[in-house]
Amino acid sequence: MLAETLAAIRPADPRAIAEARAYQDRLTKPRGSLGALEEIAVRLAGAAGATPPPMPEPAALAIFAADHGVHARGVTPWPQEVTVQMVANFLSGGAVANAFAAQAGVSVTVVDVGVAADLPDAPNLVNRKIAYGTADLSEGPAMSVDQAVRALEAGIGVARDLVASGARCLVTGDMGIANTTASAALIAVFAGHDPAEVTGRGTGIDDETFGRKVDIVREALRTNGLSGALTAPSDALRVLAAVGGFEHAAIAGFILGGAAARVPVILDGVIAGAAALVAAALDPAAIDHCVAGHRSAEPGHTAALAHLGLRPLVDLELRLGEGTGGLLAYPVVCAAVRVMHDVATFDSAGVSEKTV
Ligand SMILES: Cc1cc2ncn([C@H]3O[C@H](COP(=O)(O)O)[C@@H](O)[C@H]3O)c2cc1C
Ligand SMILES: O=C(O)c1cccnc1
Repeated sequence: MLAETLAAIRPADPRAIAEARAYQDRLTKPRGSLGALEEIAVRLAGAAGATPPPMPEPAALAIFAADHGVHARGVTPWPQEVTVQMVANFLSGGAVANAFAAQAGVSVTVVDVGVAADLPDAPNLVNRKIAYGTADLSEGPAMSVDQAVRALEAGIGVARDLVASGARCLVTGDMGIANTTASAALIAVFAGHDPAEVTGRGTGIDDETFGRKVDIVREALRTNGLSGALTAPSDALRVLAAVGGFEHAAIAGFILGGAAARVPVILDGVIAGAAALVAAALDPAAIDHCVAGHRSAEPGHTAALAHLGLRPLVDLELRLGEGTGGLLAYPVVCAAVRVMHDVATFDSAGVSEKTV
């Protein structure tokens, strides 16, 4: 399923991009006056291979939830059971992601890919549990390569199912106490940074915990033999398995699944950024189908976006995850595309063009 998905991914269509750029310039507005929105619409035209690109409606948020063995090292002030408790909160509609999804008219699906507890059946909860949390990445691989592939395929499957039920835009979400540690490790390796540059304070940690977190990320890279440069795409799976989380793997798969279906994927924060680096290492063309919803306060996110060449739409110092930054960006993405559907051209509206 992974190989089949990778084979189906097409890079952005240069002809559609050129047509979309030319069309933007014929609309009744000064050239370039919609700033970054013009680039978003052009980007989605390239991804869809059509000008104008289809309206990205309706949208579906998938929140991938999992636990992390590295939690035992004291990298976060929160107890591990907050992951399962927040899953219950998403399902009953009480989290920030639910509020933002309701505001934006986006559906919410929660996917258990590795929560360290059993969850009762519920509508909107998809059980794709790979294991009861990862192993501690500072002691050895967080998961086996086989588990990494299964988690990737869980994400691909969720993307496929959401598209089959009508979604025309996917938004990434995550829940997993301690997952900013795994994110920092993935970003350090894939974007080639020192752990101190890309490790952040996650949910909010003091200086002592922060120092320990950086040391643990460093230890994880050393223990897993990831301090050298990456060479082959096959390294991507090994790195993912060594220092990733099940939600990172599943989000990477979700991105690949969206890209294969030519449905745009709005990325959330640092966890999505780390997962997008995995997807890019497997197939760089997958990123042509992504939009960076926002820039999180985590330093690693800025590094990941720079490496991916993505410009974030919203920058409001959010550091929550769950999909919240992606959800805030969704109406902006819709507005950017709607311009190409609704706005008149100088010709059709009889508006004079500039004279000098
Ligand atoms: C109540 C609560 C709700 C959250 N929603 C998302 N996160 C976010 O914070 C966690 C990562 O931060 P760290 O690596 O510092 O543990 C993840 O679960 C992420 O989704 C939350 C965290 C908490 C505590
Ligand atoms: O950037 C994020 O998505 C983020 C930051 C801190 C904690 N959880 C998520």
